[in-house]
Amino acid sequence: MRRAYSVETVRAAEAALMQRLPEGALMQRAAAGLAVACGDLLRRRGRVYGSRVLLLVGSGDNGGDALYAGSRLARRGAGVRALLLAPDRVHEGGLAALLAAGGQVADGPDGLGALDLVVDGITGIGGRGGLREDAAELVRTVTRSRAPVIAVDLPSGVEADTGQVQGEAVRADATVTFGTYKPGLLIDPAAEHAGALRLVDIGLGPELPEPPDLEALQYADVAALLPLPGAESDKYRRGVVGVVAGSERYPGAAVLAVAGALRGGAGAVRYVGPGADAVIARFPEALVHAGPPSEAGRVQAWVVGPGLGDGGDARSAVADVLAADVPVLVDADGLRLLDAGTVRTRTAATVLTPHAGEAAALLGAAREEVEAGRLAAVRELAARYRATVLLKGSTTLVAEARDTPVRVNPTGTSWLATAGSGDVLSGLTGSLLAAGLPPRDAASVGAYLHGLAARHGSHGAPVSAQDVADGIPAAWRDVRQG
Ligand SMILES: NC(=O)C1=CN([C@@H]2O[C@H](COP(=O)(O)OP(=O)(O)OC[C@H]3O[C@@H](n4cnc5c(N)ncnc54)[C@H](O)[C@@H]3O)[C@@H](O)[C@H]2O)[C@@H](O)CC1
Ligand SMILES: [K+]
Repeated sequence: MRRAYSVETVRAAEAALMQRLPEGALMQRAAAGLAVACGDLLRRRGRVYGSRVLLLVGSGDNGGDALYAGSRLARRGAGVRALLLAPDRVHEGGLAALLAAGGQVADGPDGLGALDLVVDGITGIGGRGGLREDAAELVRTVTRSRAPVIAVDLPSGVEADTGQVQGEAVRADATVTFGTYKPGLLIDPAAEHAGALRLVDIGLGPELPEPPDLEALQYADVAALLPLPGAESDKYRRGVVGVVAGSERYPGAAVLAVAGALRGGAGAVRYVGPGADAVIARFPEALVHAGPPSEAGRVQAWVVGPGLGDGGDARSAVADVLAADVPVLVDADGLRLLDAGTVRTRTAATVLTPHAGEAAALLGAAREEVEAGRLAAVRELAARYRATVLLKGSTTLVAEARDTPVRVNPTGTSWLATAGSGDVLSGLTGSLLAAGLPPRDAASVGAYLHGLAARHGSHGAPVSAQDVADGIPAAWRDVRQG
């Protein structure tokens, strides 16, 4: 599990740790880890000795880290120059160490094309708002040069706590972060700027509280959560997932939601709605029912909403399903038809799976507002609806009404932004609910497998929603084999 903490918590933990250490010790630990990462990158491109390194040095401790790491590289024979954004407010100890090791102060960002490495030490967790113009201009120049970049702690210009990016921000090949991940390293658009992540242990662990603010599942976490059938399992014990989806206007949604549900680990899929013929034609193993959901027979979790339209039948189907005392996942059209009061007072779990536009409608906010603050939006939705909320996006977020860590999905790919892919995710996640996973686990494992499945179906090319559904078994195998 990758665990992330807000800046406030990181600062408090650092302060507690620093009290027990000699002055400057933490920065030395950080710089040592950073220098190792820089050395690794330089060796992959050639060697450290004789390499050309430019440090971008801001006026805070992030710049200090860069300077001390630069001094270590200079002692190994690298040609290290430091570009000081505010020469009168530079970390003095760091600069002295660099100069003593043979490093130099650079006059400007010239010769960028010939560099082996740029170390971004402009701002770290102390960065506020969009980068100032001088820093932004420098970042634009560096980005244009295509020189390899390692960001110190965070790519400068991204917001550590939210993952937002206002204006210009460093695009790093790798980010070396200290003590713990920060939310912005895991949430897009900032995460996209961070490149490969490397966590340097500076001894902060024991000072960090439980639980973290944010967490990202990794292979092993997902493997441990997958519902696997035991010897005594039968289809009912493995769970029956009911799918209420599709309409005359959108018949395909029924097929895609069922396709996802069949691969999610439930023992059986029961389809309810007007698309039964199309479902059976494609999936003879599905059970179908024509009447209202409440009369469909045994179901351990419901999925309602994909392609449902907004007719009277759709509205009553949503109400019918929400009245059942089993977990319910509501997606797409279902989100427009649900009664908020009913959702809030349910005792069984409710999972809502909006994209940004649907989330905005549920919150009565503008779509841009949700997009500009995805973490806040998903938390607010979960609290308001007393539900588990999965907010779709390139880094999908899952929040609960209880104050548990928000989960961020690391497997997403832009190819998933394709018609019908959400229907597959709904079916898959509903199936995991029926198989007995708690709602937060079902939603985050569903998103994880869905992202991996898209990669399997895609191999770098565009995917259709059907390809995603067909890629789910390979995603399971991947996870189980580590
Ligand atoms: N606190 C600690 O115990 C440790 C901190 N470390 C490093 O220290 C960093 C935090 O240091 P600081 O608190 O000094 O803060 P930073 O160095 O991250 O940034 C603050 C500096 O950046 C400037 N700045 C702020 N916003 C800006 C903007 N929008 N555009 C341009 N410049 C801006 C400010 O004038 C300030 O001087 C961490 O990210 C990490 O790299 C590490 O050395 C490990 C130990
Ligand atoms: K930085």
